[in-house]
Amino acid sequence: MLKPDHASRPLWINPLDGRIILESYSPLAEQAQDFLVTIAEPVSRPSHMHEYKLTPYSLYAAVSVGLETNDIISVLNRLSKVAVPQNIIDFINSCTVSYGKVKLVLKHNRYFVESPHADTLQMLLKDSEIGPLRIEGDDYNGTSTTIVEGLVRERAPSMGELTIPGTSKGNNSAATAESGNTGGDPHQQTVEDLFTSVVGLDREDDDDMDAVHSFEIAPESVETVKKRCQEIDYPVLEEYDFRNDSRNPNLDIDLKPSTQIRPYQEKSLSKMFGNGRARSGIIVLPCGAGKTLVGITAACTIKKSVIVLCTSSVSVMQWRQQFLQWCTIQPENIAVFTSENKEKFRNESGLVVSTYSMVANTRNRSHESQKMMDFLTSREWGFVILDEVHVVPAAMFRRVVTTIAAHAKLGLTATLVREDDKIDDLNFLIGPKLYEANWMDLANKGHIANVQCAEVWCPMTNEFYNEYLHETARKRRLLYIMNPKKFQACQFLINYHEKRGDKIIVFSDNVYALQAYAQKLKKFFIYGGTPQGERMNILQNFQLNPEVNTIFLSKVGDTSIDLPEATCLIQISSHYGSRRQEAQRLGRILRAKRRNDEGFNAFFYSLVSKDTQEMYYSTKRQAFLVDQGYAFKVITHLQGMENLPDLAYASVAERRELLQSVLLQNEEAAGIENGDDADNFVGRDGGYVKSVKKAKRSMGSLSSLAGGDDMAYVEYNRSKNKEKTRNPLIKKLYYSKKK
Ligand SMILES: Nc1ncnc2c1ncn2[C@@H]1O[C@H](COP(=O)(O)OP(=O)(O)OP(=O)(O)O)[C@@H](O)[C@H]1O
Repeated sequence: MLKPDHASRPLWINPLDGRIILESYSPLAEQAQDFLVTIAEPVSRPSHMHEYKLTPYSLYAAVSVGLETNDIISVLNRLSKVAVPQNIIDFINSCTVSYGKVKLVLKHNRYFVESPHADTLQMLLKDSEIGPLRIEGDDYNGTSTTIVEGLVRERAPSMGELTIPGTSKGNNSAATAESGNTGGDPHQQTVEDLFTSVVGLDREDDDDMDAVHSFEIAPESVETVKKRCQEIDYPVLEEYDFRNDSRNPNLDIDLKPSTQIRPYQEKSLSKMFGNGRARSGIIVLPCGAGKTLVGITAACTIKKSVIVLCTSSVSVMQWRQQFLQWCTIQPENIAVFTSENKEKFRNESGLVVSTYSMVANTRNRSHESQKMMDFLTSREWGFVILDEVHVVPAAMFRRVVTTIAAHAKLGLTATLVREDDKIDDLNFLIGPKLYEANWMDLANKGHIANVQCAEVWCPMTNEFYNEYLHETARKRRLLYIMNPKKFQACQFLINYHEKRGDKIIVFSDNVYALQAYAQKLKKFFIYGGTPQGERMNILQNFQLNPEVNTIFLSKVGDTSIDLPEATCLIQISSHYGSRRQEAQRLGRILRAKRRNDEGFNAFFYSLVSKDTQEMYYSTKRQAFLVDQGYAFKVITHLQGMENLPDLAYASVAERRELLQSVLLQNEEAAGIENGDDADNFVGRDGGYVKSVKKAKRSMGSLSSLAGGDDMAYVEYNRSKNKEKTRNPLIKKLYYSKKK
C-alpha cells in the first residue's frame, strides 16, 4: 500500500524480484542514487526512470564499504513509496548476515584468514574444502598472540583520521561532496543526515575494538578458499591496513599541489578508503572520466610499492606519463616492464608498470624477463592497479593475482560487461564493485561530453544484396561492410561534419574495408601494421593540422588512443555484438576538449547495412549504452546525399567494379584485425551474452543531431527483451533452501 506522502518519496520496490524503480526527477534523486548505487546494481538509467536491482553481489559490496543491514533497510524504507516488502527485508537480511565477517589479510608475505568471530573461523575450519588448506605456522608477528583452538588471536589494528590527497576534506566528507546540499527542506535534511551517517562512511569498523582471530593458508590456496567462501555465502573481504604496515618500506609519492581530483573521483576513493584501510575492489567510471587519476590518487594514499597492469604497451607508457604528470614520484622510482623494456627501480620501494601478458605468460621467457619476474614475485607489494579489468580472461587474472603478492587490489573499468559471461569471476578475484558512476550525470556536469548517437540504415544495393543471399557467412560480412550505400553515407557524413568544423574518427575493425574506404576518400589510416613513427605522425597531424580532419582507425584505436580533438565518430565495421567495444569507441569522444563550449555536442554514427545480420549485431552492441541513458536515433535517409559532388559509386558500372573486387577477396579479408588488446582475450564468435537487452530506437532528426534540417527519420521501437538469466533473487532464495 502506498504511504500517504508517497509523492515526495522517490522509489518503488517490486516485491516479486527486488527491482527498484527510481524517479530520477525527484528532488531526492541524487541522494537516492548515491545510496542505490551502493546497495544495488544499476540496470538502466535513462532520463526519467532508473532501474536498479538488489543482488547478493551488490549487497556484498554494500557491506564491504561499511553499510550495515539495518541501515540498508531503514534508508530504503525512508525513500520508498511503499513499506519495504517483508521478503525483500528477509533477502537483505539473509545476504548480509554472513557478509563482511571474513577477511583475507596478507602479512609478512603470508596469507591469513581473519575474523573477529572465532565461531565463524571454526566453522570455516570444519568445512571439508577449507579445513585441510590451513597450514600450521608461527603467528605473524611472534609477539603477544595466543593460539586458541588452532586460531591465532591478536589485537586488531586501530584506525585514525585518514586523508586522501587531492581532496578538500579527507575521506569522510567525500561521499556527500557532490550531492550539493539544497538546504531548507526538513525532509531533505533528514535524508542528508542519514546519508552522512550511512553512505558517508564516517564510522569505524566495529571489529577494530576487539581481538581478531586468524589461521594461515598457503598462497596457492587463496583462490580456492575465496571461491569456497563465496559459495557458502561468507565472501572474503580483502583489506590492507597500510598505515600500520611497518614491514614494507614507504614510497615517496604524493599528488602535486596543483592536482585536484573531481568530486566523483573523490567519492569513488572514499568507498575504497572509508574505514582507514584500503579495500580491494572495482571502481567503474565512464571512458574518459579519469580512471588513471583515481588509481594514482589511491597509490598516493597507500604510499607503498605499486604495480600497474594494463592491456597494451601503449597504455603502459601512458600510465607512466600520467604518474609523472599528476604526482611527485621520481622517474628513477618508476620501472617499465614490457617486451622492449625491463628496468627495475633502484630504491627499496617503487612503481612498476607492465602488461597482463608480460606477467601471466610463462612460456618462452627470456633471461631478462625471468629476472624481472623474480623481482616481482619475490617481494610484497602494497598495491596493484588492474586496468581494464573486464577484458582480461579469468585464467590470466588468476595467474597474475596468484603470482603477485599484493595487499590491496584496485580494478578499474568503464564497462563492467563481458561478452563471455565471466563477470562474476572478478568478484572473487579482485573484490566487490566499490563504486559506479552515472554517465549521464557526468555529462550533465561537463566532466564528459554530451553525445548524440545515431544508427544510419544503409540499404544494400541490388547487386550486393543478391550476392549477400548466396555467399558464405564470412563473405557476407565483407559484403555488408563494403556496401556502396554505406560508403556513400560515410562520405556524406565526413563531408557534412568537416564543414561544421568537426574532427572525425572513422572506425573499422575490418582492415580490408579500412584501407579501401580511406584510400578512396584520400584520408590517412592507422591499423596494427602501421609503424609507430607513422602512427605518431598521423595522430599529430590530426591534432594540429587544420587540413587533416578525418582519420581512419582499426581496433587499435578502440582504447589506448587519447585524442581530445575528436568530436565525431563514424563506425563502419565493428566486433559483432560487443557492447564493450561500442562503449569504448564512444569513449574516444567523451573527452572532447570542446565539451564545455556552450551547446556543444559530439556525434556518434553507426553505419549499418539494412536487412543484413549487421542490424542484429548493432542492436546488441547498443544495449550497454542504452542502459546508461543514451538514445540511438535511427536515420533512414540522408537527404542531399545523392547530390553530393563526387559521390562515390554513383554509377552502376562503378558499383559492379567494386563488387567484383570484393568477391575476389579471399575469406581472410572478412576477418577482424588481431591486436594486443581487449578483444583477443574475449571469444570472437560474435560474443554472445545471455542477458543482453535490445536497444530501443527512437525517432529523431539529424537537425537535432547535427544542426541540419533536411533529413528524415522514422520511429522504430522494439519491446525490451525479457531477461534470460535467472533472477539473482530467486537464485539466492533457491540456494538458501537447498542448504
Ligand atoms: N581531476 C582531473 N583534473 C583534470 N583533468 C583530469 C582529471 N581527471 C581526469 N582528467 C583528464 O581526463 C582525461 C581522461 O582521463 P583518463 O585517460 O584517465 O580516462 P579513462 O577513464 O582512463 O578513460 P578510458 O576508459 O577511455 O581509458 C585525461 O586527459 C586526464 O588528464
